[in-house]
Amino acid sequence: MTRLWIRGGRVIDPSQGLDGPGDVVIEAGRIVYAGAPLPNAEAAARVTVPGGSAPLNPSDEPAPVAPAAGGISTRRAPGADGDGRPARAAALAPAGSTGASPSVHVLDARGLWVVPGLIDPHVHLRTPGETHKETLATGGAAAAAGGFTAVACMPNTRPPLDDAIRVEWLAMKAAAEAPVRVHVVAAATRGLAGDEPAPYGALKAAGAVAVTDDGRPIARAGVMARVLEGAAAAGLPVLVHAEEPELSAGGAMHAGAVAAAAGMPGIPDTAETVMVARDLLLAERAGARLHVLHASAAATLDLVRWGKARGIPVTVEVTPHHLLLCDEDVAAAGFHPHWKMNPPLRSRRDREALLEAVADGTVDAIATDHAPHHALDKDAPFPEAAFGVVGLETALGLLLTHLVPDPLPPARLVQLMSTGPARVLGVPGGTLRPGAAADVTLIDPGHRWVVEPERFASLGRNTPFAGWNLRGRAVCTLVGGRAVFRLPGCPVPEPVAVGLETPGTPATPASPAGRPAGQAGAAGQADP
Ligand SMILES: NC(=O)N[C@@H](CC(=O)O)C(=O)O
Ligand SMILES: [Zn+2]
Repeated sequence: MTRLWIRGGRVIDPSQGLDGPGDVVIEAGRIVYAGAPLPNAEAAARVTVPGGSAPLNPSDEPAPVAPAAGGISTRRAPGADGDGRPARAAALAPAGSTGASPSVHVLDARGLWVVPGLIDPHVHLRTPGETHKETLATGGAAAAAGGFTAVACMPNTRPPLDDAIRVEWLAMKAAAEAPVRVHVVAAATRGLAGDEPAPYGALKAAGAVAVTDDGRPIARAGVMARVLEGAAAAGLPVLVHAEEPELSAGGAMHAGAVAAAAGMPGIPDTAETVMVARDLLLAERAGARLHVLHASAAATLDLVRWGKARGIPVTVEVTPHHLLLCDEDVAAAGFHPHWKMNPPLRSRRDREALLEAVADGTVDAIATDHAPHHALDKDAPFPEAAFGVVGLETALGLLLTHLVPDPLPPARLVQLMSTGPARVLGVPGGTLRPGAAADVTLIDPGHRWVVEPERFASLGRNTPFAGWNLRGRAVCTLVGGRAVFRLPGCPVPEPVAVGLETPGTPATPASPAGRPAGQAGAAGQADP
């Protein structure tokens, strides 16, 4: 039995109201302890899960890890690769020692935040059908590098994920190829055509966690009513891409003063808000769980507030780009297609309203809407270029730099990027509670770096944030206790085995500089 003792960090877990100096202990892929600092290795070895350790649920087992890419540190425990099977990332705490006496490996987290793994409820992994834009391995690696331990992927693939076989296939393929957990969101209507509800019972049985036609609106109210009723009966949330297609037709950016001055075709905020109003009322009648994707307009947040006050089970997400940019930035960038996405960057006033809603608790989750495109799809005049920007590798750094601590205290950010998304999707995670899978992100809030798209793990380079100077970044991402990302050159030390001392004697923690040479290989060699 080997335990990993993450020692001396700032433990922030909104699910338990934790925020302060503390330690986290992991064993066999699960959290054993998260709380006040432990005095020594003996304590870390002995601390137990209240009520006994829950048996490991196979569905909670970490996905196998793809080969190292773009700085992902893929490691093997000593002896773990002796059987000739393909390499998997070994647990940070090597599984080698199987003897009865416990061993404790220490990871020095001084100066770092230790938080439940980040969860992105809205990404496009382009699989199947557009793997020149992203694959499960590259999108998963981008997620891990951004501090995400789980993502929810959208069904606007080719073909779309509108039947059980495709959902099951993608879930299995993602478990084999992506280094993070991938929750599959299925289509709300057959072929994403907006006419015929998809078979929700079968989709849920195949593993879908929600349904959506994201990328396209469900234009007809009668169809939307049936979608909400069917999804409610199956116990699946409906994620809505709110866009009234006649109002948005032909538009390329927010219909406001900037678009008018430039002669750009506009997408009015009402294209979003009238559909949010419609869907709130339809969801109330159907008793369905409604989640509003990528909210961009001020009135959308007012409508969601109204819905929540009325008791409608509605949640809402916003993206980092809508929080940090507005239509004036599109003009300042010379109408570069990297500033084009759907819904569009709206007015300064809308942006301020989103920030207010994030700070006051109206917003439930932050989602990147990671939408990778090939350069060719963006290599066009603004009105013709594809909609979408990537976000997995920049979200955390952007928000830490620009929104923390004001208006977002660190715990609120973690709530919005981890605990909140888990609740929105109804999936495990977002917590460091003992017994939960050990999905943990270590964040260096002071790490300074520059956004360099050419170094992304994602195949997508379409970001408006290239060249931005940021402060704060994920330095290590653990999925089920296994390191799936470690920032190259970051000061997170290798976990080091410490001897268990006699009670009362302080154990010697690992330190970046003072790691005993003989234990440098404790976590195995990096894969070639
Ligand atoms: N957001 C976008 O601009 N594009 C998304 C679709 C979507 O999320 O609506 C895409 O799939 O490219
Ligand atoms: Zn969308």
